[in-house]
Amino acid sequence: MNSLPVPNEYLGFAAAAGVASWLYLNRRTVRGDYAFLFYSAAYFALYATLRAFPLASASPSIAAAFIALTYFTTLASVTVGYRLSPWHPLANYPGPVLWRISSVYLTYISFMGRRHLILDKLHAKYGPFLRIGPNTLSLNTPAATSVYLTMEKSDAYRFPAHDKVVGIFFKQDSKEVHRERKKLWGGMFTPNGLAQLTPALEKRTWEVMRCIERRQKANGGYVNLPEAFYHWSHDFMGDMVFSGCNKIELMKNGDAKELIYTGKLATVMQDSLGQSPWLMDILWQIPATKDMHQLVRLASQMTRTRVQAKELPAFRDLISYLMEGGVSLPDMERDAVIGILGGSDNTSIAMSLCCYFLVAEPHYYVALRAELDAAFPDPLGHLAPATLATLPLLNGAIHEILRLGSPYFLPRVAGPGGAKVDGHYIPEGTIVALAAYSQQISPDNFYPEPMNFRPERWQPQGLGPDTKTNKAVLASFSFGPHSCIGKVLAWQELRYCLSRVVLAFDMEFQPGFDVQAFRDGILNMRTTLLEKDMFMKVSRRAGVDLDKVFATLEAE
Ligand code: HEM
Repeated sequence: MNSLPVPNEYLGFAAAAGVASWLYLNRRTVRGDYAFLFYSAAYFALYATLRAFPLASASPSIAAAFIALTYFTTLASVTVGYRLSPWHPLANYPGPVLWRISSVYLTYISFMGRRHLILDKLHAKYGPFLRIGPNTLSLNTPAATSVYLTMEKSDAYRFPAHDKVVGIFFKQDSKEVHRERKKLWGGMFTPNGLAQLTPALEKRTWEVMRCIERRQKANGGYVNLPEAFYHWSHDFMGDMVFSGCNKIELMKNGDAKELIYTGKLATVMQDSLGQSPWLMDILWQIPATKDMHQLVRLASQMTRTRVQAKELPAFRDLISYLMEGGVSLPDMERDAVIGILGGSDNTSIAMSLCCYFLVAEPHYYVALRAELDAAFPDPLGHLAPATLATLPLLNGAIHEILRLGSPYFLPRVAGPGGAKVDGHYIPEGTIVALAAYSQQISPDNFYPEPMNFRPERWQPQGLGPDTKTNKAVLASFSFGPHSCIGKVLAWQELRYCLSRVVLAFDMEFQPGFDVQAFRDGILNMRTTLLEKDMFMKVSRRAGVDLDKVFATLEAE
């Protein structure tokens, strides 16, 4: 006798449909928003049918709920069973059970900002090849850097609108499209292109020094340094993209439109929900996430103004390279967002972390200033990029910041025929990522004191005879066809800005600043989020007359 409110044959049919759906969906990519609409429509159709042809044993709503529950329970059970079964292609790779069942767990961990620390612990427990999703591996071995040379980006990089607009950073349907776009961007990073950007970088750097002093004065003697550097890098990237049409003036006007927040939010969403792209598809449609579009709207406006401008730009900006390449307006708008966001976030955080580590271990600050003084006797004089590039402590400090401050998780997908890493077969369609943080703090690669800021390790004599500095695993700018195109500019910005600041200012933390708590509060979701502020007191170094420089700026 059936004690359920719905006849067995209905439930049997629902269970069979669940199994059939699994057969169809397994290893297929479906758009989450479409699936959501499909299932909603199917549910209402079922309900309507049950209203038209009611069952004697249950109301239409109870019967529809039972049938849907049976369908979804079957689909979920078969999916979980398969993912944990020895027949799954990744069955031989170890990893915690929850992570293997659903990508939602990795999404959740990513969203919490300490994914790199958690993965590091899991690698210590399970070994270098770790299954962290139904179809995802984290690889903690130097050989895994090779996946970036051969594999394409995973679906985590699809722009959630699923439109035909091409943006350099996002996953494209063809490699050719990406290559062409990158070639256009490349013009900006040739020696001539970079030389054209240098005056704007220098101007923005003087401005950030003035901004730091002003904000400090207005704020009772202390300034939140990371905020000033966020504003510096956004203003400069606005120049780089739009030249004279740039309206981003965060150092001057503050950030009332919350460009930093919304830009970071968009990156966090992409980094965490990207691990479950179907979920991203659904959430992208929810009005609450429209906050993330703030920067997109502003960049679109400025792109249009810039494209329509009658006068030639003061220097060759990104839009001029894209216009010359015949790029469409929607594509330019998307690239503009990538330029501002991609070019400002990492650079500004690297600047903040440079100051943090140098002030936390002030003997490095003193040594760096001595190195700079020897190279540039006038602390306010011209800083030749070629000379900056040769200074060992300056470059060692930046290398250390990149090593300790870029724990990125950059997923790629194994192409046809799969791949081999360290003799391990990675089946086609598997998502893989280098455990960049683990590699960058591993004593096998960086020794001694791998967790500490030690710029000397990048110099030829290192930290003594046992020094290990495995430069090949530093993944801060990634590798291969999708590696950072702005690497040379980023280095130039960091060398220049750090040198200016150290040559002109003495710095100290606000009393009570907890050095360790600040470090413990550094989160990463591709963008870095700081749980704690970093208020500093900045004083002009004796004999440094910045007023003259600032007066010139004012006059311009
Ligand atoms: C310290 C500073 C920087 C760091 C650590 C950094 C890091 C990275 C990384 C890791 C990637 C690869 C992302 C991935 O595969 O998911 C990337 C891509 C990219 N970066 Fe940077 N970046 C920095 C500065 C810049 C600057 C100044 C620009 C200037 C415009 C820039 C523009 C880009 C672009 C356009 C891409 C996409 C390249 C492509 O898809 O082929 N980055 N960056």
